[in-house]
Amino acid sequence: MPLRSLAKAPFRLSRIQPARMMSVYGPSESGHSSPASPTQPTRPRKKVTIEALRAMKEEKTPITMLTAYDYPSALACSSNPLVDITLIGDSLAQVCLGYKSTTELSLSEMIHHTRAVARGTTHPFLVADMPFGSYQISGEDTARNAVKLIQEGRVEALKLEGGSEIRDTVRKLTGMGIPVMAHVGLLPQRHVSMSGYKVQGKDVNSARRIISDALALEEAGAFSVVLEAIPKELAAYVTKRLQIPTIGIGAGPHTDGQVLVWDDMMGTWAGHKAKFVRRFGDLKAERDSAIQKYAEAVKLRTFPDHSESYTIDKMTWEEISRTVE
Ligand SMILES: Nc1nc(=O)c2c([nH]1)NC[C@@H]1CN(c3ccc(C(=O)N[C@@H](CCC(=O)O)C(=O)O)cc3)CN21
Ligand SMILES: CC(C)C(=O)C(=O)O
Ligand SMILES: [Mg+2]
Repeated sequence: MPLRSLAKAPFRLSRIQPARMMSVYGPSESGHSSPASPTQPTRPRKKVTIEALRAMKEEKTPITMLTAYDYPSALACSSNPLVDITLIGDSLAQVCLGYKSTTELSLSEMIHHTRAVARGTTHPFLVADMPFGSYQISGEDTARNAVKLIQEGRVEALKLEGGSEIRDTVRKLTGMGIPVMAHVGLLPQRHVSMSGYKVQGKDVNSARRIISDALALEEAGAFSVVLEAIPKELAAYVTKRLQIPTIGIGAGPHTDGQVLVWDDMMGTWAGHKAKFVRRFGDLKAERDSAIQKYAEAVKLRTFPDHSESYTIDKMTWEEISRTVE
């Protein structure tokens, strides 16, 4: 499809950002198909690759990343061609498993969930967090755990929290052919040593540290970097300095992409709502009202009704009743 006719197509999104959205559906590296409408895909999208993500940065097409923790949420991410990356975040610990911190999540728990997400994933690039403790002990242990996540967990890439202190770890994994997504700024796995979940990079030293960390991780071979909870000016600068795509969460609008936690985005998470969270849905209200209606219907015996029940013909039932008497 020539670009000119795409420009004329009545895309709703194209009115918001013509130059950017046009390239999304163009015959580009990013591999998007050409649906009749961005919200009503007609063709499944091509598998997203690292090369496609790099091209999206180049073309200034925002990268959409969303977390998933199980088969249905993975299917939902995959059913939308505008979702580029599915992340099995270790936020799994809090939003799915009820732990207080991501540090409580084990590697085997993570693998149990990544397998389910992998079964539901089609076009999105599939990334998993390496759980706390699975990449700190030694190079050998890290390599073994990484291979396990790839082979058993069936993910394509791994995300690791940390700055230049983990550059050798990142180099080791990328040297093995395992793609690594870095994660700098607020590091939830270190919330205790950082005295809480606090915005990072607000003073000169902290901002400089984040810039040098991001550069070191790019140098070590990371294919992308998550910037969490940092001032938007700093995120814009890091995005400009790096050749690899930046994905922001609480890092303002100038990163190459955005990520949110599934439950925060859906409005199902009743816990703390960080400043950077936008609830795009109110599924908690919807879900709670469905539970209320179901429970009421059971108590009032209005559920199940005739159409929801199985019947047997009268003659047969009389015969059965006679034989059991
Ligand atoms: N539901 C959920 N959403 C997340 O984004 C998320 C998780 N869970 N669990 C793992 C980590 C933890 N994260 C968090 C948790 C809390 C804040 C938070 O309370 N931030 C404060 C900033 C306070 C300040 O420094 O001024 C905020 O109010 O935004 C941020 C990120 C991000 N990840
Ligand atoms: C919020 C994203 C970046 C994450 O690391 C997670 O969900 O665990
Ligand atoms: Mg995480």
